[in-house]
Amino acid sequence: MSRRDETIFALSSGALPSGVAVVRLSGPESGAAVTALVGQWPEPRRAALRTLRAGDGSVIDRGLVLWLPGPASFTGEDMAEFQVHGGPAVVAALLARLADLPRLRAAEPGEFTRRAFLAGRIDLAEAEGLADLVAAETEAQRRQAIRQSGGALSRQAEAWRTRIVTMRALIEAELDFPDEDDVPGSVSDAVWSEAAALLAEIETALADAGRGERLRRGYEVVLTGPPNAGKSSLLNALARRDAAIVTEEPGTTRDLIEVRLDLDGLPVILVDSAGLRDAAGRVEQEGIRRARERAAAADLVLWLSPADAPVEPERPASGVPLLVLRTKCDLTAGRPDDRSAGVPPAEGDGSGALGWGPAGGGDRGGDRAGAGMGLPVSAATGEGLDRLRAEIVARAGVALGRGEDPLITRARHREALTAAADGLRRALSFDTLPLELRAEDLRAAGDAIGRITGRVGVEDLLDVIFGQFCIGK
Ligand SMILES: Nc1nc2c(c(=O)[nH]1)N(C=O)[C@@H](CNc1ccc(C(=O)N[C@@H](CCC(=O)O)C(=O)O)cc1)CN2
Ligand SMILES: Nc1nc2c(ncn2[C@@H]2O[C@H](COP(=O)(O)OP(=O)(O)OP(=O)(O)O)[C@@H](O)[C@H]2O)c(=O)[nH]1
Ligand SMILES: [Mg+2]
Repeated sequence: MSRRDETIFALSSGALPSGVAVVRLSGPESGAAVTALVGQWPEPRRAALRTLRAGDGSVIDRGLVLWLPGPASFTGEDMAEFQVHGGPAVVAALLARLADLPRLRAAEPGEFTRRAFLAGRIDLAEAEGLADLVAAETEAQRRQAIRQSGGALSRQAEAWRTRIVTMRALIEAELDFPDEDDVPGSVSDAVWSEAAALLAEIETALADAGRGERLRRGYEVVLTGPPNAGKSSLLNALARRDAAIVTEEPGTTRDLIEVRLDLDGLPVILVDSAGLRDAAGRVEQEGIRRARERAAAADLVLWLSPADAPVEPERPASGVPLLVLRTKCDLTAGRPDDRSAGVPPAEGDGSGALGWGPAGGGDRGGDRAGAGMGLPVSAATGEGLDRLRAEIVARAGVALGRGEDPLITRARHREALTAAADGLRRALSFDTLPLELRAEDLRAAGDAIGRITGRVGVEDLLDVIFGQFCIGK
C-alpha cells in the first residue's frame, strides 16, 4: 500500500447526518480537485466559502474549502478539505465526484496518518497515540492518548536509544584504539555501569502492572451469582438503561451482555452473565460456561446473592478479586433478623477502598461467607449503588493507574522494552565474553527500542497498526 503518488480522500468526520461533514484529501492531485470542484482557488490555509459543483456543472452544495499545501500539512503532502452540510446525499455526491477525478481514490483505514508517519511528520508511537485519541471514551483515556500523541513515549524511547548508541560508540573506540592513554578497560567499565542504570530504568517502566494497556481496554467487572439474584437488574441500574432482559424466571440471561461506563473518567466495562447453577438446558449451560470463562479473565468479579439467602460465592479459577453484594435489600430492610442491611465492615482489603469480603484474589484468606456479609444493594430503590460505584472507581483507579501516567500503552511497546531489557541483561551478564559479542547484545537492545518509534525495521508492522484506524484518520 505504498501508492503514494495517488491522492486519497475520505469522510473524516463522523456518522451522517451531521451538522457539517469534513471530506479530506491528501496527495498531489489535491489542488486539482479543488480547481475541479470550486473553480476559484482559496488562499492557502484560509477557509473560503465556495459553491461545489458536479461534473455536469450542477451544484452539490455550498461549503467551506481549505487548501493546505505541503509540506506544512498534517500528512506532509498537499491536502484539501471540503466542509459541507452533513447530509448523506450531499456527502455521497461529493465522494462520487472525487472518485471520478483522475488519480483519486478512497482512503484506506488510517491512511492519512500512515502518510504522516511515512513523511516523518509523526513517529509510530505518536500515530498510535492519535488512534487512541480518536478511540478515547473517557477522560483518563483521553489524557493518556494526548500524552502519547504528543511524544511522551517517543521522547523517552529515543533518549534510551541514544544512550545505547553512545555506549556502542565508546566500545567501538575501545576496540579500535586499545590502551591509548586510557587505563585499559576503563571506558568499558563506564559503559557497563551506564548499561546497568539504563536497564534499571527500563525495568521500572516495565513494572507498571500493565496499567497503560488496561486503561486503553477498560476495567472489566463481571456480574455473577445464582440465577435470579438480580444481576441483570443491577447492570441496568448502573448503566441507567434497559440493556439486559429482566424477568422473574431463573435462567433469563444466557449471553454475555456488556455495557461500557464512564465512571469518574475511568472506562469500566460491566458484563452481565448467566446465573450459575447445575440443572440447566443446553443453551443455558453454554451461557454458564461463558460466564465462568469471562469471570476468570475479569479485573473484578461481583458475586450477587439475594439479601435473604446464604452467600456461597464460586471463586473464579484465577486470582481475580471478588466482591460480595447482597441484592434486593429493599425486600429485607427493616426485618428484625436482617443482618445484611447494616453498614458493611469498613476494613481495607488491600485492593479497594472498602472490604466487603470474602477475600478477593487471595488478598484475604478467611471465607467469612454468611448472611451478614456483603454490600447491600437494591436495583429497585438504588440503595447502595453509590457505594458500589465508589468501590469500583477506587479499584479501577488503582488498576488503571490513575494519576500515574505510565509510558507503555500497548503490548507492542512492552515487547520492545522487554527485548531491550533482555539484550542489556545479556550484555551485562556475559562479562567474560569478548567485547564484540557484548556490543552486539547492546545493538539488539537499541534496535528493539527503535521499533517503538519506528526508527528501526517496522515495515511488517505498518499494515497491522494502521489497519486498526478508522477510515478518514
Ligand atoms: N478540519 C480539520 N480539523 C482537524 C484536523 C484536520 O485535518 N482537519 N486534524 C488532523 O488530524 C487535527 C489537527 N491536527 C493537525 C496537525 C497538523 C496540521 C498541520 O497542518 N501542521 C502543519 C502546520 C502547522 C501550523 O500551521 O502551525 C505543520 O506541522 O507543519 C494540521 C492539523 C484535528 N483537527
Ligand atoms: N424487589 C426487588 N426485586 C428485584 C431487584 N433486583 C431484581 N429484582 C427482581 O428479581 C428478579 C430477577 O431479576 P434479574 O435481574 O433478572 O436476575 P438475574 O440475576 O439477572 O437472573 P438470571 O438472568 O436468570 O440469572 C426479577 O423479577 C427482578 O424484578 C431489587 O433490587 N429489588
Ligand atoms: Mg439476568
